Amino acid sequence: MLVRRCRLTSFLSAPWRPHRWRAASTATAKTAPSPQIDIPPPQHKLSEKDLQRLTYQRNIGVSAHIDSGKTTLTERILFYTGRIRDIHEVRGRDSVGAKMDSMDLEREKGITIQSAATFCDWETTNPADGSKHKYAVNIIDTPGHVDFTIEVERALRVLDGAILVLCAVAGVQSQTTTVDRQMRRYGVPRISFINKMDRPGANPWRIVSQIRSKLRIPAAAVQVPIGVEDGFKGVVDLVYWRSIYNEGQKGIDVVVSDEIPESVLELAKEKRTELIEQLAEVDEEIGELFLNDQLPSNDLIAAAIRRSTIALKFSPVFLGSAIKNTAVQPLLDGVCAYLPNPAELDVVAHDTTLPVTAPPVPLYPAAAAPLVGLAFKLEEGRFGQLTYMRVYQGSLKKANLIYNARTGKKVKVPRLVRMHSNEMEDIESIGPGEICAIFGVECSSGDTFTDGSTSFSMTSMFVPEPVISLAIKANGIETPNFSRALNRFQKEDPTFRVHIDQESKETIISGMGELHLEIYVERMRREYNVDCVTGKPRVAFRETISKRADFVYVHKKQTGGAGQYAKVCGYIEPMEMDPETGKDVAFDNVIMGGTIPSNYIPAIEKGFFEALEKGTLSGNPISGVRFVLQDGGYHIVDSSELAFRNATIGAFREAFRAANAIVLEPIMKVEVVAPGEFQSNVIGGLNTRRGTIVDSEVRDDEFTAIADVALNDMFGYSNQLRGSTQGKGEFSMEYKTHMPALTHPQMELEEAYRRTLTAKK
Ligand SMILES: Nc1nc2c(ncn2[C@@H]2O[C@H](COP(=O)(O)OP(=O)(O)OP(=O)(O)O)[C@@H](O)[C@H]2O)c(=O)[nH]1
Repeated sequence: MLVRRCRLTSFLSAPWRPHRWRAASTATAKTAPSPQIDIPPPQHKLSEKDLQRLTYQRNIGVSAHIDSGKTTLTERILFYTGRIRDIHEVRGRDSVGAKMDSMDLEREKGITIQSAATFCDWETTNPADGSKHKYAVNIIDTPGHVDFTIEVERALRVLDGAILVLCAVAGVQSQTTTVDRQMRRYGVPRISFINKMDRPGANPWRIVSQIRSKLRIPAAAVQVPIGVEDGFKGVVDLVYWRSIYNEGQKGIDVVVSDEIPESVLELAKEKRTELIEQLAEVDEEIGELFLNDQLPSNDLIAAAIRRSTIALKFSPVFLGSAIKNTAVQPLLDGVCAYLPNPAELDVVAHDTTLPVTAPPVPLYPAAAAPLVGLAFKLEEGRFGQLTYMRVYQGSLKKANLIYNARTGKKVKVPRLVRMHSNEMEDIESIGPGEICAIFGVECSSGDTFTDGSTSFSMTSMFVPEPVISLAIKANGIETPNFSRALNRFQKEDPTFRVHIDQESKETIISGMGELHLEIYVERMRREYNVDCVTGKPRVAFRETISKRADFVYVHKKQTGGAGQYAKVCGYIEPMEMDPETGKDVAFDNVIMGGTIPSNYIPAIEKGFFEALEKGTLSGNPISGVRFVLQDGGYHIVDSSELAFRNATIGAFREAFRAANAIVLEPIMKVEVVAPGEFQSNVIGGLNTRRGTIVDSEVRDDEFTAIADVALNDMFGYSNQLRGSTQGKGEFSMEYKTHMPALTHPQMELEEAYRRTLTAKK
């Protein structure tokens, strides 16, 4: 047997090709072609030096359903790339915990709460010619639990590629489809990694077909496992037709052999043919060879995988076991070989000096171009606010002056660092295509920074609405730390909201789930020394309208002194959510001819947004409404901003009733996994909670049921599931949509709201 000991391969070293610009008006800068937009020719060509650097640069995310092994995998990646000296397990016996789970809470609970960024270098050897290349890889490990979905959202917004981790037994799970949707939203090419190949019942072929059928993306394995379950010891590389094993302590030595073990030879041949067939469907070059009955060369196969992965038409599937230190290095080679470098992505910004309808401006990752960077995450650190930034164009240097495109404010960059989980490394400057963090710069998540020579702005990310809320107060006397903590969390996490209920005067926190809020309450105790008492979690109901209603409203008050006069005319109508921004309320002013002086328009807009805060049916916030202001009237003496604001609130409330207002409730996608013998108990339990079963799957001795259930009907479900499955069932749920509440619950809510109003009087 011919054995070479080496670090593995880059199959292709990513040559930069001229762009075929794909324009997008928003955050999905890298997605579908839009032929009608005419993008101006490049103004900043990339220099040889830019190309050289970018070719060997990767920015990737690791995302998956909860507990698939993202953190365990990232720990191996850091170890093999020499970034950390030893491997520590998530909830490991050495009680150190994985590098990327740096918060105490993460280590205790064994879950990732915040995404963590790090970087490493990876040297690959091209199997075609033996040449070696060193790649710089920025990695963001994201949480799997749906309650922390914003962390995934913002990471994917700024990453160029991703590893989608799947469990070799559980396969595509509910959060896998959520992550898949997020990857599509931001046009992120992905390679799939089927982890936990050592588990009993591991079946990669079932998972590959689930990727095709459930995630609806053409996919094929680029490897075949050598040995199964406990005997899993390596993979056959189907592209370069060789076997790859891990040996030595913690799998540090990669052993490559030209010999394919007899036991998997037939399977490997079959799967290589399947890989070529799948590629023929999505890649013209392979398709043509396939039609002519010609076999593509190894290099052609590798090039086709790269092309179609970057074009979002294909996902190559890798196999391995992170915990058993098997086949992680070939995955890293796959990242370098098949995921794009920053120069291969089409990223655009808007020039804010031009009308919104103007075509977007392409950005170039040229070091000499004017700076454009996006602040995608804020964190309060020991040294003040830490802002994570992706530099898309130009360079960012310490002590530089940068401009916030939203506020127009100029700030100096006092300190520039590269993050390695919770540690940081000071740097003097950072080039385009890189991820870094800056200290002491006041901004909000999603702000664009420039060097002041352009007015470019990048669109921000999708922020889902909270589904659950609870009242919170300090246990004992409230110290300033109470609001300090809430302010900080709110600033860092756009899915965490805080408001004061005007009637009860209680502080209400809202978020994506019970765990989400629980973690913040716990962090208040640990990080701010504020012990809190919380009320019962409440579902975040909403109100909306179901038809258009016109309004003509006059607000008139004459009580001695100056009076109040304002007239507003227009209509409100139902509005669908914009899938890119998540916005579903809008204020449109279409007044012609100055029937209302323009200085009163902001007060009208303010009145509309104020009216949205509390619906008249149940006191919940209103969504899904467009307010169109068509006409109105004013009085030279008696009109004021206050009068117009009050007129708008009055007009809106009147129109709201006429527009068939209804209450909406959050519907969750619930996934239950339990041993097969409990199937009928589980289905029965979901039925009693008015759940609609949308999918179910039975495999070996386990089954999965997926159901849509109103969140309001899910309280206490974990106890019920435990009871009905002898503690062997598990469930996860994520927000799916808001739907009109059934008549009975709606009447109950309205009645309860009426009672609170009467009690107040
Ligand atoms: N059998 C087996 N277990 C694994 C493997 N990789 C990870 N695990 C285990 O799976 C559990 C979850 O691993 P994590 O790395 O925390 O998973 P995660 O996806 O980062 O979890 P969240 O961030 O909380 O979603 C841990 O108990 C790991 O030890 C693997 O390859 N095989």
